[in-house]
Amino acid sequence: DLLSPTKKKRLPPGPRGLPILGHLHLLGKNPHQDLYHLAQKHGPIMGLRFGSVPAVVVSSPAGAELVLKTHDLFFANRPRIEASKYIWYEQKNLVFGQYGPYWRNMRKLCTLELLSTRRINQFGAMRKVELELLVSSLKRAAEMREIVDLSARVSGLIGDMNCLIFREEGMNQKMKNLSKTFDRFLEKIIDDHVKNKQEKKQTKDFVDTMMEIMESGKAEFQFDRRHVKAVLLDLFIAGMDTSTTAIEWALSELIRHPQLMKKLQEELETVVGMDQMVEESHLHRLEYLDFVVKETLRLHPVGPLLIPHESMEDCVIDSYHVPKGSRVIVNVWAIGRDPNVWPEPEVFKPERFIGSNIDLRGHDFQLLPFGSGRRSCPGLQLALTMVQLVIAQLVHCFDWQLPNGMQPSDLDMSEHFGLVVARAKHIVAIPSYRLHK
Ligand code: HEM
Repeated sequence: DLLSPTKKKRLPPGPRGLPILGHLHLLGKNPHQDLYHLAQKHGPIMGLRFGSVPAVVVSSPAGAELVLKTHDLFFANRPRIEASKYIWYEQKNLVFGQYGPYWRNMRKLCTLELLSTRRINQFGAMRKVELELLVSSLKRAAEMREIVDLSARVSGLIGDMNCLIFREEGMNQKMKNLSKTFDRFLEKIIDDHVKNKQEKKQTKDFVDTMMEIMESGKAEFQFDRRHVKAVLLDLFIAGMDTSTTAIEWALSELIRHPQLMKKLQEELETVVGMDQMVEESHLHRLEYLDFVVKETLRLHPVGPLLIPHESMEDCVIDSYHVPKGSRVIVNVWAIGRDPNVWPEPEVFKPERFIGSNIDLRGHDFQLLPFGSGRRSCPGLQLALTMVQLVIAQLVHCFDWQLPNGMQPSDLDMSEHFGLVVARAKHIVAIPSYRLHK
């Protein structure tokens, strides 16, 4: 028994660390890539130290299964984050919430009340209107042969779709930066909802639902404005850059591979036809689109290291001792490139999913863009709906040509590591309209 006090506990292997820094100095601008290279040398379950905090980095499907399924309960905590005390209302939120009854209740509430299929469908009509606006604007650009900043257009679109969910027009990017501004802004949203309560609205938005639960006492746990704000902030931030980034990566891969773009357009021609735009009801019949999204998230997982987990107990994984309070990092970027699971891992090939039942919902540990288990992404369904719909629409309605005689293979695919791993450079391209009307 490796945990018995008589025997020395065997920690996961890793590189030699420095006295105070531990291994922090080994991580540069792209930590997911640095950790991938380190794991190639030290193995798929690797021990590191970030300052004084022990960390374990998992880089194989089998390792991910141990952490996110077999011992899920031990690893379901999040590290305490100093800054979040101020920004995230003392971690009263979901994303960085400490594992326990409060987080469990809040997550259940979000899953059932805010992110359920019924709710997602309720907002279908609003997504449609927003997409129609974008398509008309791109159609005008196409007539003028204008060069379009596709990245900015997609980000604007997802922002607008999210704003509609919160029913707030005045939201802009800058607000994300300042917690004070954000607080005032969230207070204002709540005030507006309280003021407008009398109004009979057709669709209740997220805030209405949260306020209703708050007032009804249905939540069975302490629930006041701070909790409403923490969760709104979460869903807003979690839903914004993630979906935008996934769409951007998919479009870049399609532009870089014109023959795959053509294949997707052919599928859309068959299923949707050239006389109309894509509807959400078409999505389940678009099989190649599904492959394209999976392949995109295999090579470009938006959160390549998931969100850090923390071990709540001493634990043994694969015969290594992982002490309580360790930071646990699952490198899904590395797992998506594991040549033992994915032949020719660097090649973008949606066809690899033909006849395969590998899915991205957290049951198959070789493909984990949304994580798996207790802490996995509760917004998966909403995210996939938006991502599939926007990609399908932009590819169905337009051909995309790179400007200034640039060849598809010249498209820069560098990554920028931040809250999400996005493209370092915006995609700019010239649209031409394809539909018959
Ligand atoms: C393509 C889009 C998206 C991707 C790839 C994505 C991916 C992820 C990942 C990898 C995690 C962390 C899993 C872990 O730590 O084990 C996560 C957590 C989370 N996501 Fe998403 N997400 C996306 C969109 C969304 C959307 C649209 C929402 C909601 C509006 C959302 C809400 C959340 C929340 C609340 C958490 C924290 C869950 C918890 O800690 O219990 N995500 N997501």
